[in-house]
Amino acid sequence: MKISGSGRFLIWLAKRNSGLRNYLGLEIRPKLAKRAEHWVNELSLRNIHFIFANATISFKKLVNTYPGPLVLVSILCPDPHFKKKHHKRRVVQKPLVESIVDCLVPGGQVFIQSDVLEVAADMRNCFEGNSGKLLHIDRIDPNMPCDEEGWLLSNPMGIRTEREIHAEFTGARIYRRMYQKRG
Ligand SMILES: C[S@@+](CC[C@H](N)C(=O)[O-])C[C@H]1O[C@@H](n2cnc3c(N)ncnc32)[C@H](O)[C@@H]1O
Repeated sequence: MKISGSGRFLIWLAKRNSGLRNYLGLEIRPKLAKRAEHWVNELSLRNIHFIFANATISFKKLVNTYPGPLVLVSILCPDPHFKKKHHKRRVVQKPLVESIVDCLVPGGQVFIQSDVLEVAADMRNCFEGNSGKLLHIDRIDPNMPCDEEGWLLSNPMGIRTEREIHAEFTGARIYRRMYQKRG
């Protein structure tokens, strides 16, 4: 499940894991959700859907009615809402984090990233403040190390989002972290 934007990342993931996993993209802008669903139909993908939803409000309800276990949640380059008075509009808030941690199966993973360090750190603090139920995976494998702050130095999924591509073209760094729910 992913807070989706254009849908690029999730469509590639669904193509790669066709027949293995199902994917659900949540997008608050109806036109983006509709466009992504259009691409899904054009590509005849059967294991992915995009829906128009406010993840902050509807995440738990949607997961509870979704067939199958929740094994991965990704929140990638969410809107930064830079002004302090607008931080409450950021998608990663304590209630959403609690819902994600509750709904994930043991061993299930959370992948977060942002090209804005302050936003990435804010997400990190929300996920790491969650009563120790999540384990920070600071090394996916020997070829995928972290920096001294625990940010992954490369993309563990090997598929980039639209925002990520744009940010990297401008020379920006991406701050990434993976978590796993303890068994
Ligand atoms: C900056 S874009 C990044 C999109 C994509 N993840 C990427 O990296 O290219 C953030 C997206 O999250 C959507 N969004 C913001 N708040 C949301 C919410 N509460 N629920 C669902 N989608 C949301 C926005 O409409 C936008 O499409």
